[in-house]
Amino acid sequence: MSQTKPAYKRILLKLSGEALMGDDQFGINRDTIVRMVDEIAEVTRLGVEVAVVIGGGNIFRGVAGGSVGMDRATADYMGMLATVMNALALGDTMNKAGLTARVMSAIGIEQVVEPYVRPKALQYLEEGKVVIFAAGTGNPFFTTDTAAALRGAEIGAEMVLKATKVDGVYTADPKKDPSATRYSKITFNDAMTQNLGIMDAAAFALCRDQKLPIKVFSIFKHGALKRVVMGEDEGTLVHV
Ligand SMILES: Nc1ncnc2c1ncn2[C@@H]1O[C@H](COP(=O)(O)OP(=O)(O)O)[C@@H](O)[C@H]1O
Ligand SMILES: O=c1ccn([C@@H]2O[C@H](COP(=O)(O)OP(=O)(O)O)[C@@H](O)[C@H]2O)c(=O)[nH]1
Repeated sequence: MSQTKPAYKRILLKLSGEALMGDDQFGINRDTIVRMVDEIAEVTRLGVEVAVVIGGGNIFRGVAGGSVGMDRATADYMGMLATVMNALALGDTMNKAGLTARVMSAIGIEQVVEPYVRPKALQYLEEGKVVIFAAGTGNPFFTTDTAAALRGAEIGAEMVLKATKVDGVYTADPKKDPSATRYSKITFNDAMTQNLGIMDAAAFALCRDQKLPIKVFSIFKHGALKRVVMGEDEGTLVHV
């Protein structure tokens, strides 16, 4: 019998930037963002405190800029600014859907969004507001997955939920190897030694050291977020 109470009090949800594109080639697909917000609203109604780290790959990816000759750190700052745009769009959609969202940025951009201040973020969460962390870690050469691990640890989240384009961690990249099979759970050390490309090593290492489990699941599967929050069998658990 499935339980009726959520399994977690506070979660850190990492939303892929690329998934915001929906079926479009780039940018933010309206129906996709509205649907994601509906699913987040559903779990907040269960009393779960939700913090979000949003990616930026739908708008800009630092490695892409770097690969065409742009200075990598400059390209990464552009990537961080892309996450700010996504965070503003997500926050606006949440506010229109009746949630109260607060966007906090890791890089100073005060006229646009408030800066990340940890005690303030904790206060918002306790008040039932959804906090959206923008600009990743604020540092080049990192990813928003690492930002999710970092903020998740900082706010005392019980789990990092990585909502992405695939429905879990596979033995190999399922987009390249159709014979790859999905793990229902895997340890951090196994994921790292097998170089599974679903998340970068910095994010895995931080979560491992902080004993912060990660759930990888599909952003496209309706109801998957709620199922994860309810502790049901969904996606892949990465654990110590
Ligand atoms: N072992 C693996 N299991 C699952 N996905 C993998 C694996 N290796 C690579 N991937 C790829 O990782 C992608 C998700 O990671 P990433 O591009 O960082 O997503 P996001 O846009 O959510 O940050 C998937 O689309 C998948 O193709
Ligand atoms: O702490 C961070 C987070 C992000 N980025 C840059 O922002 C881009 C977008 O983030 P990411 O690729 O993680 O987004 P997603 O894969 O979720 O769309 C990255 O490629 C980096 O260039 C960065 O430099 N530092």
